[in-house]
Amino acid sequence: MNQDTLPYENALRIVLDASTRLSSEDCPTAACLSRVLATPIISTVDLPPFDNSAMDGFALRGDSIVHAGTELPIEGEQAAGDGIARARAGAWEIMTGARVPDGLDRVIPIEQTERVSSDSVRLLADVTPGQNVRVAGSDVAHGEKVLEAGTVLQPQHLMLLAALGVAKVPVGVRPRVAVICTGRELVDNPAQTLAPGQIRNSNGPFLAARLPLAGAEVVHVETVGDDAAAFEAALQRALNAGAKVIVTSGAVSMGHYDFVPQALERLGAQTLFHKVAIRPGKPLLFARLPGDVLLFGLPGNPIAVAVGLRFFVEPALRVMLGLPPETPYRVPLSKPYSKKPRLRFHLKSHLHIDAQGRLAVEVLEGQESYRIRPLSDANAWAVVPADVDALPAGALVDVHGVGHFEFPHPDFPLPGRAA
Ligand SMILES: Nc1nc2c(c(=O)[nH]1)N[C@H]1C(S)=C(S)[C@@H](COP(=O)(O)OP(=O)(O)OC[C@H]3O[C@@H](n4cnc5c(N)ncnc54)[C@H](O)[C@@H]3O)O[C@H]1N2
Ligand code: MOO
Repeated sequence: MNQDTLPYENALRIVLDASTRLSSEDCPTAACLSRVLATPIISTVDLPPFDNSAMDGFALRGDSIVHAGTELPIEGEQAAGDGIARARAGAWEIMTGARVPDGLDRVIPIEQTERVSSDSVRLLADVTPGQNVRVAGSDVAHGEKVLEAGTVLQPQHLMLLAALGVAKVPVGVRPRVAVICTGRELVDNPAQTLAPGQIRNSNGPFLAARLPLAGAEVVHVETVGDDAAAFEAALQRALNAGAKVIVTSGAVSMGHYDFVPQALERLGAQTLFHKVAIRPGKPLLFARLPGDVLLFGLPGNPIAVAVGLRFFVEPALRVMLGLPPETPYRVPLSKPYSKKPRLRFHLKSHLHIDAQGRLAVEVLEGQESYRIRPLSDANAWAVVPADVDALPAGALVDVHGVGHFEFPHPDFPLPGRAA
């Protein structure tokens, strides 16, 4: 290995150490989908808020079992939304979700009753205490912790917060990120005919789409030619837009037009590393600009961009969002796999259920870093460490989701339960 090519683990350490957790802000609950909860949520109410019926039927009371054949006078009717009612000794006709009248403690479904007259009912089954009553606080008790800090808020969490009447929640501020693609061969406008030697910019749309899914706010996107002055001006526009992280694509390798390292030097940036022992993405560069802005110089090949984003930028975003490092799944390979030693490989892969119903991962054909078609077939990244060269079918490998918030994504144990 080249002296100045860092092992992935060392490079990642440098990235994590340079990243700092951002502050939190209040977000209206209805608008907090996919945001990261900054503090735990403790319920200040009971859920359900009152004892209510699980069935359409009759509410009644008794010291123990009330037996089939019992006849009771009907005292009133209680529908969902009705307020406090006080029962005497009889039965109340009740609807699902209605507050159980005070003094009653059980509900018999309508189909287990027989109307004897307009104001009395006969039970056709025994009714036990508490039967078909949804007790106040049985779902969530007042004072109970319902969500952990670090929860990535999903619709089911919004359902819970809405039911609890939580109007706003503290969430981590989203890291502000700018994207700058470099290359005079790039064409952004899909309506423009390509001249010989030109290609369409696919890294820009990929980064602009993936970063918000990773918890970032994209504040600036720009494409520049192979021109150091234009690149420096673009960096300035990114900084003016408030970027705290800048992701660039291209111009970090050995070619005549690979000007990013020199441009950064001129801007007074501190290059923290350049070149990592990985494939793809080896010429990756990481620098800190004045003002503590982090710059990830991703090599231009599209899969090097995808790997740089997934395995360097996303871990930094996790620190900024207050999330712990990810734990990959360990999944058996469906076929043997061999690679060059000394480089850590990040492989476009397909996680699936095999014929025996077990989880398995297949390394896809077409791993070259210019090949984007297999990335669109992939639903996971498999990672094979630097010191490994050949793995038989069935060997366990680390598997990561396509994004850090996506399957197989890390999750927290439920409050009060072990991991
Ligand atoms: N002599 C050497 N040449 C190369 C080396 C090396 O070590 N020695 N490393 C190779 C590796 S690995 C990579 S990755 C690339 C990285 O090069 P750059 O970061 O300088 O990127 P470019 O040369 O600008 O572009 C590489 C490739 O990707 C295409 N590209 C660039 N931007 C986009 C975009 N926005 N959308 C789609 N495609 C893009 C570009 O046209 C090139 O084909 O260097 C190798 N060379
Ligand atoms: O890292 Mo460059 O990764 O292939 O193609």
